[in-house]
Amino acid sequence: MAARDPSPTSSARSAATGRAGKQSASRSSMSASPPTSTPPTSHGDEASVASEMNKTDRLLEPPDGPASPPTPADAHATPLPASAVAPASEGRRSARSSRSSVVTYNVQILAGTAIHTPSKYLHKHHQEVLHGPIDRLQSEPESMLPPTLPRQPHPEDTPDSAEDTNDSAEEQLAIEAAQAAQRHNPPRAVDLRKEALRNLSAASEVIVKTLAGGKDFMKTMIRRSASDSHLVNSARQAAPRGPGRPRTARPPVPEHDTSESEEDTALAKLKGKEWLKAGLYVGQHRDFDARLSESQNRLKRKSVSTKENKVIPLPMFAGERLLKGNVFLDYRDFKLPYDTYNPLPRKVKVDGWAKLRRNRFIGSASALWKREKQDNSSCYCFPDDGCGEDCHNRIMAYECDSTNCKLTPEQCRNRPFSELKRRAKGNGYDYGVEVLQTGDRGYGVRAMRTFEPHQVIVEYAGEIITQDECERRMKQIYKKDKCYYLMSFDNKMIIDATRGTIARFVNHSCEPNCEMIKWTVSGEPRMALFAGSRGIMTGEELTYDYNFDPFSSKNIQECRCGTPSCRGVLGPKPKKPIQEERSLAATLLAGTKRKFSEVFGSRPENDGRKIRKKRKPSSIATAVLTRAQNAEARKKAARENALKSAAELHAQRASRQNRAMNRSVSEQLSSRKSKVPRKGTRVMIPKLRSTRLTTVGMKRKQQRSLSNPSRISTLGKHNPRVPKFKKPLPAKATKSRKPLPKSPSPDPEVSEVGENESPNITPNSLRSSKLKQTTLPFKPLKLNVPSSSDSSQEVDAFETAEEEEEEEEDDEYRADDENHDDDNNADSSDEFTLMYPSVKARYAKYKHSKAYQKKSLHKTGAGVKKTTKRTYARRLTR
Ligand SMILES: C[S@@+](CC[C@H](N)C(=O)[O-])C[C@H]1O[C@@H](n2cnc3c(N)ncnc32)[C@H](O)[C@@H]1O
Repeated sequence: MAARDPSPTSSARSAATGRAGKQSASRSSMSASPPTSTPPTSHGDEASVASEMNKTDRLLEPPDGPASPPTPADAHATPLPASAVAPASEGRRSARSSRSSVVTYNVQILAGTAIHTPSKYLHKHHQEVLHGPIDRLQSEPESMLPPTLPRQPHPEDTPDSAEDTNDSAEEQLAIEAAQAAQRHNPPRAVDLRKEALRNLSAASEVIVKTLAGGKDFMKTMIRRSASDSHLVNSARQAAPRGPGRPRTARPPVPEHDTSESEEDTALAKLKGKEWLKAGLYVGQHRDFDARLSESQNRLKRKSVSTKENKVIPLPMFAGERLLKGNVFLDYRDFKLPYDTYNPLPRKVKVDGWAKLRRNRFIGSASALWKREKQDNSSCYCFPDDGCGEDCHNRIMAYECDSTNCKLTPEQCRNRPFSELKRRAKGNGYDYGVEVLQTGDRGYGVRAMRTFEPHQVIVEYAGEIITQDECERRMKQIYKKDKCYYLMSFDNKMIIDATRGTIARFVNHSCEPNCEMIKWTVSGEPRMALFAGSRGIMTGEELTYDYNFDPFSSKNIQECRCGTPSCRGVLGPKPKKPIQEERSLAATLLAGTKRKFSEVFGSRPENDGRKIRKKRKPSSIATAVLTRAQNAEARKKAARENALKSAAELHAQRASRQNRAMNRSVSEQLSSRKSKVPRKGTRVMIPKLRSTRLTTVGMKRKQQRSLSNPSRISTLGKHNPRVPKFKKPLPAKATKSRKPLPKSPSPDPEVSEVGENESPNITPNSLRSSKLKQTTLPFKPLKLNVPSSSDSSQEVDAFETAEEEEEEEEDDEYRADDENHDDDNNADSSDEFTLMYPSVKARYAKYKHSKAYQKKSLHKTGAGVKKTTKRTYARRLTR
């Protein structure tokens, strides 16, 4: 006996096989049970199988010819004749009654579902397993039926003629299947057939008309078919629906559109495919290399001379690599685009956030705002520079525009706020930031794209209010709030971004990746968030250091930035608790004392174990005093540090101004440089300083000159290499001379530090608080204004320039300078003798001549040279 297969399919198959076996067995021996028949589950079952066999065989036997070999289709084919055989009216019994009549042939048992399958599943099971899919039966033409199928029902068939089938279980099953087939929505199949026929006839009609009417008719038909609402609708229905929300934004297509214009519009709609222009790699150029800096990438891009194909960029990064062939050499880093990182961004909805795109003055703020442009800045960049890191405007945090930059907007890279404006018109990925919900810090902002180092990210804009208004709001409106969106701004005003841009959600971090910087844009100050020196990767949360001033201890908030160097609070690091401070000082004192006693042997040692002496009250008092002194000293040092850093900042600012001015002057100078100034010219021409002189050296020199007023006008004149020429002017001429224009008065704040103390300014040094004191790259403008009353102090323009040049001398010449310091009042001929020995004799002659005697009458005090410039020039030429 074959092992029982529990699967319903196999039992069905075995049932069919069993029937075939029974067929042949019935011919040979009626008593022998077939070897492959389904095993009966009981004795009764076995008997019923044997007893009913003949009837079934008769039913299945084809009307003529021998029995064909059994096929799997038998199982499917069985029900159809039964259904057909079953008359519609009389003789038809309900499935239940017929099944009740079958006592011994239990379908459930045969299917192996008798014990635990609920009856509700049996119907489906019958359909699929015993009778096969009904669709197939319906769609199969009758001619395709296998020859083993029983004969088709005949209308004249009477229940009597089919009496053999009345008790058959197969018949009951067939009836059930037929009922199920009727329920299976046949009208749809009919509809499809009808539609196909309709289409065929329409197509044939079109062909006939085309043959007759030609091209024009064809065109009209094509247009019609494009706007055929039926087609469009059916295409939409046929299109697979994604799991996302339905596209409700599309306007419904009208049911019947007949006019030509409507057809045209529909055609245009169908033709115009919306291409995704940005999003995937926004912020990254095709040649972008994540390992290079922004400027290096730009240079690289410029150097690539081939024209980029912007139409077919796919595959974006792989194409070039494939062409080059060496995949190992040409792999490069890239930054993951945002939609890959987070393809389904969920927009965080923030309650109570009224958006403002730009600053808005509130109340009296507008009236109090000083509108005059404080300082101007202009840059001298060339198109090749592209207003890069050395751009003067960039260093000064000024945005370039047509008034202060010669470059075109395409050439200039120092227009961050224009860039923001352009980005705001693009899509979300172009805009580049979105609100996120952080775990423990409320909302935050994250990048939806990459940002290059120091690239602008978003503007911090809001309501500009006065300090009074700020206080009022703090007391009345925001008194219960936990988050404040206030930031101090220009003109002692405050930006309140409670109504403002998304930048208000940017959180604090003690190790931030962004900076909030104030820029001047068309003369107006504006704040914006810029990427830090590392740049920003897609998906990173944006943070900057608040430098938070809590105003009172009540407002101190715990910092949860979670960085290794977290200060613990939002704002400056708090002072250590007094207790801790005391113990530290005491420990230090005790340690020092112990060491002292150990060295001088006053401390007793016992078995190598140190015995701690009890401290006398007097020593405690000393410790307390020292502690107090230490604290005081610390405070003082902190104050000095603060003053120093403020001074450094001012110096930095002043030097920037100087640099700008010197640049403009140097441009003028370059045109005049070759010209030798004529004697008596009183135009003050500042000269560029050589970079050899250090700040320290210059400072020393300046101090010397300041300590000795007599040196002010004679600086460097004893340097034998650079003799000075001064021609005292007649008193009349001196009087009539207009005072020279005064040099721009230095900023009083700047003078605190000294105008010559200039840090080496780079954009990075601007951003960092640490400033470096290095070589001055230029000479600050120094204009000596002569007094009309004292002609001895009048300084020739030429001399001024020479004096400045002299200041540039290095140590070697400075030594010389010192040697000849004593000769200050001596006759200048000695100096010339030293330098130009060949001239000595002639000059001595000249000295004793009448002309010299005459000129010496005009001598105006010590230290003034008696030679003229012309003489000197003549001498040099010889
Ligand atoms: C300008 S708001 C920033 C946006 C804010 N998270 C929100 O939900 O609106 C400043 C407030 O955010 C919170 N915050 C920002 N950075 C934080 C940090 N690192 N740790 C704790 N709280 C922070 C503080 O409550 C702070 O007052």
